Amino acid sequence: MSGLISELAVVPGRVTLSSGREADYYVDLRRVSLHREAAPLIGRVMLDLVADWSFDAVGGLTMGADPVAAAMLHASGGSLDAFVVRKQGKAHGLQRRIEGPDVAGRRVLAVEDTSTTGGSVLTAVEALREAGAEVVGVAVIVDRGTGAAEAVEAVGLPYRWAYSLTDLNLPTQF
Ligand SMILES: O=P(O)(O)OC[C@H]1O[C@H](OP(=O)(O)OP(=O)(O)O)[C@H](O)[C@@H]1O
Ligand SMILES: O=C(O)c1cc(=O)[nH]c(=O)[nH]1
Repeated sequence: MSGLISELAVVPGRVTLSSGREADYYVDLRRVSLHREAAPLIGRVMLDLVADWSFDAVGGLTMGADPVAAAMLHASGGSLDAFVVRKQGKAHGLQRRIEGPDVAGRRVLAVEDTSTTGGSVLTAVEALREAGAEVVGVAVIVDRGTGAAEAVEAVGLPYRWAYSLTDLNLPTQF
């Protein structure tokens, strides 16, 4: 799996990140999470990562989290639902911020493809809590080691990642 991430997702070059920070490379995990061979592996790796946590639905802030959640749903053999947290609520239709089976009163896992500051996944956590879900923790495929762990732990949640930058032989930054 780490080989596939290095091969498919690491894009060298100066880039502005979601938080406005700058970095010398991007880890475009959508190229992995939407890949025919890699996506099923992601489902299994992420389920293994949180095998000791109890939850029955998984998802996060659209769109990086969406294929991760779908991969886990498919790998779970029928034990997990998935959901999508919109970046903004929708003004028409049913006006739902969180799409999918209702999460109110359920134990849920918040996921992300890559975390830098943790801001995106924490937006999802906040929306989930507002919707009445109990978030049991946060899990990401790649953690950039730049504050997400501390930010997630500061809201009282455990945080796990499948791969660090060191696991991918990438230089750590800022
Ligand atoms: O930890 P953070 O500082 O929040 O950064 C990580 C976020 O940035 C990327 O998404 P992006 O904001 O580019 O949006 P997208 O998922 O809609 O492509 C990535 O998929 C994470 O969601
Ligand atoms: O912080 C980000 O925006 C970010 C970093 C990264 O390596 N990959 C990604 O998809 N987003």
